[in-house]
Amino acid sequence: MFFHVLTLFPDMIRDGFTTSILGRAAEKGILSLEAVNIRDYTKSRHKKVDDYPYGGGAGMLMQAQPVYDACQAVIEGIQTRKKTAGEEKVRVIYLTPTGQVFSQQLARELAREEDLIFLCGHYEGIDERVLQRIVTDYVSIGDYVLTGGELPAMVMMDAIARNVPGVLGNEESAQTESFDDGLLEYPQYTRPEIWEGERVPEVLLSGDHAKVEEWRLEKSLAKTKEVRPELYESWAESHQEYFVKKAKKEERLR
Ligand SMILES: CC(C)(C)c1cccc(C(=O)NCC2(NC(=O)c3cccc4nocc34)CCCCC2)c1
Repeated sequence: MFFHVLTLFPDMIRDGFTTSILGRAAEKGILSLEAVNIRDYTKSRHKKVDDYPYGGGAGMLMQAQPVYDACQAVIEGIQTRKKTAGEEKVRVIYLTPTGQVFSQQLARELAREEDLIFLCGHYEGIDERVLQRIVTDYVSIGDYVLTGGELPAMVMMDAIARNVPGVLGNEESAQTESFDDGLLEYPQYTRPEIWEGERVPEVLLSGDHAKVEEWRLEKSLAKTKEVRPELYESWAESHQEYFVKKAKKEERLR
């Protein structure tokens, strides 16, 4: 998987990449990252990449030309590497509050691509004309005001990379199946057995794996039902047998 990030702050992207699982995967040669400084592609003498918005309004906008040329340079690089002069349709993801909300499902879908280009906005955004010309996917990581698209790009790259085969060792990938079966995590405990007078739940010390599994699923279901009822409902729909079995078991215990 080749990540290409178009940004005014390439160091922010590079630092964020090397100090995470992405850094280790890069060493393994499974992932690679190039952070391209949009400012390197400006044609203005004063390295200008932004200008006042037509129609007035506070703040500045990123101009189309540097963004377009930086993106073209990346696409040419991809075509050279892949030795395809053909018009590769490379996915260009624009991080924006106006985008579809990012999800585990989208992370899994994007993990199947060989190349992904991320375009990070700054100031008040980017000239609409270049967005129309190059962007294939508009994606948001959630509803809050941010300074730029760089952190959202790093969030997305982390989540996508975890779905790229080989990036996670098998011990790490265990962490993801809980969300993959769509439920929130159960409460977890580690040594010491008693901390500030608080004990670990007995069942977890019993060594009875079936009971531990049952306890964990119950806790996950309770937490999910309380905090994310919509996730709970979709899980319940695809796990009818769980509720049938539970009802039978309670019947027997009555
Ligand atoms: C209603 C709402 C969401 C609060 C809102 C409404 C209006 C503007 C913003 C905002 O933050 N503008 C600044 C801006 N944000 C983002 O890029 C951004 C924000 C949030 C999630 C993201 N995911 O990807 C990119 C994201 C960075 C500078 C370039 C212009 C975009 C926010």
